[in-house]
Amino acid sequence: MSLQQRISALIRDVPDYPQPGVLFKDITPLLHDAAVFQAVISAIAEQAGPVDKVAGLEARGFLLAAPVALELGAGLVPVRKSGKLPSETYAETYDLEYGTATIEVHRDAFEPGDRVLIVDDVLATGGTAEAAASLVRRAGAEVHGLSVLMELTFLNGRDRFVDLPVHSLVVV
Ligand SMILES: O=P(O)(O)OC[C@H]1O[C@H](OP(=O)(O)OP(=O)(O)O)[C@H](O)[C@@H]1O
Ligand SMILES: Nc1ncnc2[nH]cnc12
Repeated sequence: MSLQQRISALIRDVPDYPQPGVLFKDITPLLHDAAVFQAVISAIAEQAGPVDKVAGLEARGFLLAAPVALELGAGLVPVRKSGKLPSETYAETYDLEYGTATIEVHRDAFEPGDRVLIVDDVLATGGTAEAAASLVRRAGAEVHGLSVLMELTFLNGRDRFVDLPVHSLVVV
């Protein structure tokens, strides 16, 4: 079985969560499987170019971004939901498949010109990743790529990133 098939078999569809009409892609079964979890981290790290920092998007993105950062020998920058970071931040508000949200990054999270890989679990509308890319740039760093475990192609999130390499391990 290919890695893509093993990943797809471990993503659970939950209808009408968190609201009616949304088919939620639950990655927890994949996280329970040590071999597939490790293979996912290695595959994301292999696709990345040389980067200085990995930006992980709260909350599910943290689960992938931290091990990817360690595998790449890069630093980890948590991009958090509003009100969770203690020091001075930049903030961006965006629309989600199921509502709106605000994310923040510490103003001093990056060195000038740091090359940054953004990592998340799901690319849906792309609103979250686009907001994160804006935060990285406002904080003085360069976005070198976006890597996700899974891309929901029917929501066309990839279209927001014309000049940026976007990698996904599985597409739905
Ligand atoms: O491409 P988009 O339409 O922006 O959607 C993708 C985002 O939605 C989910 O996060 P969510 O805000 O549900 O947060 P969570 O990780 O804390 O569950 C997912 O983890 C991505 O970050
Ligand atoms: N359908 C979905 N399943 C899981 N995470 C998501 N983030 C945005 N849309 C999602």
